[in-house]
This record gives sequence, structure tokens and C-alpha cells, in this order.
Amino acid sequence: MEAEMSDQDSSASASQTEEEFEGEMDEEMDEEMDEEAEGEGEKDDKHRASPVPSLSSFSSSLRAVIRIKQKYQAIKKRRQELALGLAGVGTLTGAPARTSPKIFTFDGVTPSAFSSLSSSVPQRKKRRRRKRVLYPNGGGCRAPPKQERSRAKYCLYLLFAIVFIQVYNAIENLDDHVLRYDLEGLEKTLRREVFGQQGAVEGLLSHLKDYLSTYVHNKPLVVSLHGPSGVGKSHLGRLLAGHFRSVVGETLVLQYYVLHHCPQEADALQCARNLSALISEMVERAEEEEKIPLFIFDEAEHMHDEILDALKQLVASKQSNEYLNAIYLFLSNLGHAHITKHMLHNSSSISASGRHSNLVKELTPILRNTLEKLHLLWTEADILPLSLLEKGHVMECFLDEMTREGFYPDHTNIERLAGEIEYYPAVGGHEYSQTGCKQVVAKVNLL
Ligand SMILES: Nc1ncnc2c1ncn2[C@@H]1O[C@H](COP(=O)(O)OP(=O)(O)OP(=O)(O)O)[C@@H](O)[C@H]1O
Repeated sequence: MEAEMSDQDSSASASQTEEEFEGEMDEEMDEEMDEEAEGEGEKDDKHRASPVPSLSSFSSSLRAVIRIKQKYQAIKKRRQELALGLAGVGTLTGAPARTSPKIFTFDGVTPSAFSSLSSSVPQRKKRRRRKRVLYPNGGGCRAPPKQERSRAKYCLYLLFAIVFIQVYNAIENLDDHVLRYDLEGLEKTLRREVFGQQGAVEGLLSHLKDYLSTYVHNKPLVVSLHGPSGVGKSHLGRLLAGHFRSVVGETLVLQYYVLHHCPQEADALQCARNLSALISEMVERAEEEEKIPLFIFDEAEHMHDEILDALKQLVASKQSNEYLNAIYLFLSNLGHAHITKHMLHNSSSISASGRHSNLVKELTPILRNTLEKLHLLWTEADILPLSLLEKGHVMECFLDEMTREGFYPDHTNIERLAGEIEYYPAVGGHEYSQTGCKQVVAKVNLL
């Protein structure tokens, strides 16, 4: 080490080395004492492991203490001797004694000097961590306690997995259920083919979506559409029947026209019985096929009380499941005067976008009040009003009908034909047809 030091920094290096040495010695002492203590500890452990704590264990501890003390004194002595030796070396090399403090700069120090210096400085040993733990009072050396694995935890995980799978499955099944009825397709058809009845169409689709998105029902879906003549009630019923025939089959859809199926009032009771039997048969078949049947009653304003009573019983029946899984749609002009009056009086104050939703909101309680007085069947129904059709809608009806019949859809011709229809006096810029699109088919047929 002496040879490596240059004369220039010999004094600094000497003092530095002295300090390093001291540190080293301390560390050495610590380690030796640690090892000693560990050895004694192990011995002690062995003694402790024996069931009887004896005098021998006490004497061994005492011996260990004495030995440590002796070793400590020997090391201390050695350290003093070495310290004296280093001081002698300093004077021998002619280094000046520490008189005044010197300022150390890095001038003249080469990188190689740094590297040699750093390599000569011993790295601090990392202290080993004991893996074992020494317990006092005869506990001996013990491994840390093992964590017990709880079975309940695994059961809980399993339960979570089962619940997740079931919920996922249920959602999938409900989706399948709604998909089977292709409500998106129905919505597209209704929006394309029914003019000026957005509110009623949206209301109807919303009822169908709500009803068809679940298996378990506590009552059948009963919807009643009301509106003046020619606004599209039968048209809507026909479109709905066509759609359901394509998704649930011909046998699960019934279109009942009372003037056709039961024209004589005298036969009303028999008609009611026949209708009840037919409906029971259809709901049972539907239950077997796990489908929901559709019953449409057009011209409901002409239905005899006997038939209405029979239908009320079927609709309110809570006896068995098959009667709860069914859709009843009533189409009638009952309450049409309220609808016409409301629209003609409120058209000026209602914007086009808000008209449909407001019509449903404001007219539903008025219509319900009127209808419930006529028959209790209407208490079971969700009521949807259809609005009057404007001149623009009538022109759309002409365009549609002429295209269907193979006529060239000439705009001036359409306007002329639409002009022949009777309208209510314009209110708030709206011209409402008195007969809706009722006369459109007849007029196109005359072309
Ligand atoms: N909103 C509408 N959109 C498209 N076409 C319509 C609409 N309303 C009526 N039509 C056309 O007019 C014809 C007659 O309409 P529909 O029979 O549906 O009227 P309604 O409301 O049932 O009248 P009524 O109460 O007199 O039976 C239909 O065949 C249809 O082509």
C-alpha cells in the first residue's frame, strides 16, 4: 500500500487509510462477534431444543460471553498496535505532521488513479440476513408459521364463477328471445310504411320490446290503438300481423274482424265462446312451441259486449302461464273525437318534433277516462292515440299506392289528387285531412 502512494498525497492518504482501517476493524469485530454469537446461539438452540433447560445451557452462554470479551480485547489490542505502526510509517516516509488543514483538489489526479484507489478500497460487505428467527425463552429456532389454506375461499371463488356464468347465460338467452321476434326488422318496416304516426309507432315498439325481452310475465301485453278514420290503424295491424306470421308462424297469429267473424248481434254469445276456445287453443300451442301468439282485433268499436266480456276474462286471467304469454292488440276509432279536437286546438302551440310525444301524454288520460266507461276491458290496456294526417302524409300515401299499382309517380298528379281530399281549416300552418288516407286507394284505382 505504501508503494502505491505518491509522495504528494502521502499524508492525506495516510490519515485516510487510518480511518478506513478503523472502519474495517470495527466491521471485522462486529462480524466476528456476530459469528461467535450465532455459533453460541446455535449451540444454545440445541440446548433449548432439549426438553430440560439445564445448568449446562447457562454455563455455555457464560462461556460464550467470556470468549467474546477476550476476543474483543485481543482485537482492540491489535488495532492499537497497527495504529501505532501506521503513525511510524508516516514519519518514516518524511510526511509532514498534521499542522494546518490542506485543501484537496482533483487537479493532477488521473482517472487511472481513481480506479486504482477505488479498487484498493475494500467494498463494504453486505450484511447477511438471517433466515431463521431466534425466539427467546427456550423457543429454539423455528420456521415461520405456515399460512393455512382455507377451503371456504375456493368455495367462494367457485360460487362467484357459477353466478357469473348464470347471469351471462340469462342475458344471452334474453337477447336470443328478443332476436327471435326481429323487432329491429319490424321497426324498419313500420318507419318505412306508416306515415305521420311516429308517436304511436314508437309507443307500440317500446311496449313490444319491454314485453318480449323477458320470459316471465304476470299479465299479457294489451295495447289499444285509437284514431280517426283513415289514419292507418288497420294498416298498422296488417303490417304487425305480417311480421309476426313470419317470426312465430301462421297458426299463432289471429286477425279478428268482428263485422266479418260475427256480423249478427244475436250470435254474440256463441261468437264469444268460439273466440275464447280459439284463443285457449292458440295459447296452449304457443306455450308448447315456447312462442308468444298475437291476437289483433280490428274494428273493436263494433265488438259486442259478450265478446268484450270474454276477452276481459282471458286478459285478466291469472290461472295459468300460457294466458300470460300473449299479445292482444285492439284497433278502434273509439275516442276519435277527442283526438281530432285536441289536435285542431293545440296544433298552433306545439312544434312538429314535440307533437307526437305530447299527443300521447296529453290524450292518454282523456281517452282512458272515456274508454273505461264503455267497458272494463280497457282498464287492462295500454292506450296509444294515432294523430290526424297532414296533406304531406296524404301525398306520401298517394306516391306509395301509385308506385305499388305501377303508375308513374308524377308529382303534379300526386298534388292534384291530394288536393281533391277534404281538409280541416288550416291551423298553425297545418292542414289535416278529414279522412286520412282512406280515399287514396279508391282514387288511384280510378286512374
Ligand atoms: N299513416 C298511414 N301511413 C300509410 N298509409 C296509410 C296511413 N293511413 C292510412 N293509410 C292508407 O290508407 C288506407 C286506409 O287506412 P286504414 O284502413 O289503415 O285506416 P283506418 O285508420 O283503419 O280507418 P278506419 O277506422 O276507417 O278503418 C290503408 O290501406 C293505407 O294504405
